[in-house]
Amino acid sequence: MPQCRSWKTFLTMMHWSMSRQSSWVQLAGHQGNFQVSKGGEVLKLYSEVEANCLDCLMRDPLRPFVPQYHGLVTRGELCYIRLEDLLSGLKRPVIMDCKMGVRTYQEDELIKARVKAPLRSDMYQKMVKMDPSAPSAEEHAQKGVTKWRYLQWRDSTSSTSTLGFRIEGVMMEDGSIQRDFRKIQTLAQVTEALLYFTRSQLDTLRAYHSRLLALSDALKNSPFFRTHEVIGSSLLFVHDHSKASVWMIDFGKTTPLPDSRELRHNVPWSEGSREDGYLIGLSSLVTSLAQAISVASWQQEESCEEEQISP
Ligand SMILES: O=P(O)(O)O[C@H]1[C@H](O)[C@@H](OP(=O)(O)O)[C@H](OP(=O)(O)O)[C@@H](OP(=O)(O)O)[C@H]1O
Ligand SMILES: Nc1ncnc2c1ncn2[C@@H]1O[C@H](COP(=O)(O)OP(=O)(O)O)[C@@H](O)[C@H]1O
Repeated sequence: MPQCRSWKTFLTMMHWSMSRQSSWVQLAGHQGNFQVSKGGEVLKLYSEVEANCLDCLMRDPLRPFVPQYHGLVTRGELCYIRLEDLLSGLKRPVIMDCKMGVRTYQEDELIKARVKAPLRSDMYQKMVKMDPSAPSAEEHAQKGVTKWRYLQWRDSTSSTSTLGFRIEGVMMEDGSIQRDFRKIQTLAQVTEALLYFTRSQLDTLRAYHSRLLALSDALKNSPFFRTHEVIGSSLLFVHDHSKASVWMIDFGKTTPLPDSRELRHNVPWSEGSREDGYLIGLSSLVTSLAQAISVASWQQEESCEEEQISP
């Protein structure tokens, strides 16, 4: 194993593509330094947790839903995970990152917060920027919050706690990136966002819907899914004018359960249960896509009728 530095500190993705000479697009996660080169792959800074997951996933029924994993590579002093570039070959791709699950913090984070977690001034600042009234008087005085407090607050002010997922960001075909979906809380708002993201194109909405149903079947048959707590992982929605697909990405906080324990993934979390609510999020997304399909069909019929009426 090549020597690797901490992925949390240096998370970096280097991206290169022969077909697209565009710059790297990273919708969510840790911003780092990127490098464009040849190959049609994404290099993500090594994490042992993530590499172990990808290793298992390449031998699991979930393999068709995960970017192909090509092992490790060293660049200078750093070690990287080699992943299939999910945007390769797409023309003016449209992308959406949905972070899955009813919580985005690991149980350890809560335990640390109770004992003596360091106060994070950066997280306090992010909190104040989004809502100056969110920190308590004590948090304002110390100008810091624990990581658990921040993550839990983000979960409760977005659709994570209630719908089991949240939209982290969207990139449209003109390359514009929007991250203002983070405060969305209701299914109706998600449906509206899906219609915007797909420009109400029925083919795209239907392709996403059937891909998610196929994913749901694969998850039922997946030994990996049964035996892992999936935290902070995303579904990456990607489409262009001709195709649409959804992929599972980011396994940096996905951990195996001890002692042959298994999770249900479709029940609310209680402390110690390690349940992640991944399937609650998937089911919300499927419902919302079905609603978006109904609205888009109705919109299409309306515009046909208008065309017939107008002289
Ligand atoms: O998205 P915002 O609100 O900016 O908050 C981020 C995300 O929750 C990151 O999770 P993810 O990697 O799942 O996107 C998390 O990284 P971790 O993976 O380290 O928990 C960051 O923690 P820090 O890296 O400690 O800042 C936290 O600051
Ligand atoms: N295999 C991939 N192909 C194309 N884009 C990717 C791929 N993996 C990640 N990305 C992009 O990078 C972003 C962050 O990825 P992620 O793995 O969640 O990073 P982090 O661990 O920092 O949260 C995603 O939202 C997506 O835009």
